[in-house]
Amino acid sequence: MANLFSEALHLNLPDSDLIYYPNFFDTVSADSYFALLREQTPWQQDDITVFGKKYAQPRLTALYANNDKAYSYSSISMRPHVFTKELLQIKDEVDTFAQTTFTTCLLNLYRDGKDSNGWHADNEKELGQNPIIASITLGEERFFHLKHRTNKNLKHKLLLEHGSLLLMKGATQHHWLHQIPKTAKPIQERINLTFRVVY
Ligand SMILES: O=C(O)CCC(=O)C(=O)O
Ligand SMILES: [Fe+2]
Repeated sequence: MANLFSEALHLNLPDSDLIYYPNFFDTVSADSYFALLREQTPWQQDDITVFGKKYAQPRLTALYANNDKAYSYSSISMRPHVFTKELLQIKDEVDTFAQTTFTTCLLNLYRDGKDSNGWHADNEKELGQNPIIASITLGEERFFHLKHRTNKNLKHKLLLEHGSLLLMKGATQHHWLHQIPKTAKPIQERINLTFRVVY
């Protein structure tokens, strides 16, 4: 664990608390979690409504939790599955590392470069005032964009690598939006896990 902390990259952006750990999982564990989650997850594609028009969300998702609380974002409300053995194993490692007892994990599958996640903040009421969110990347690496809500000069791009963990804490969600943009490059699938506490 010691070298995990020494490799930590503190983003040092104003009004935020963002820490990136490139090697949370070694390549062998990250490879095997990717294969397993790709296979076992009941991926779904929901419709989102934007300005009254319905679109298929540009990625697949699945929600897991240790309670039966629904989680709603955009125009979508998801009911959780019960955690699998492997997701609980990952949750235990993330819980210990982040010193938090996460209740919920939202999985995203980006099938290729056309799949994406638009500008948003994870600021739903049920996440509480200053949510801690632990975000794991498995598979293809993708850029994570950040932009400050009011100071248009403040933006940042971070490459999220296979086996990495990004922690978002403190006031980050109040002041910053994030997205996973599309890319024209021919790329492989990426699985993202975001652990959250849903109250
Ligand atoms: O895929 C990612 O890294 C980000 C996912 C995300 O922002 C979300 O699910 O709220
Ligand atoms: Fe998010």
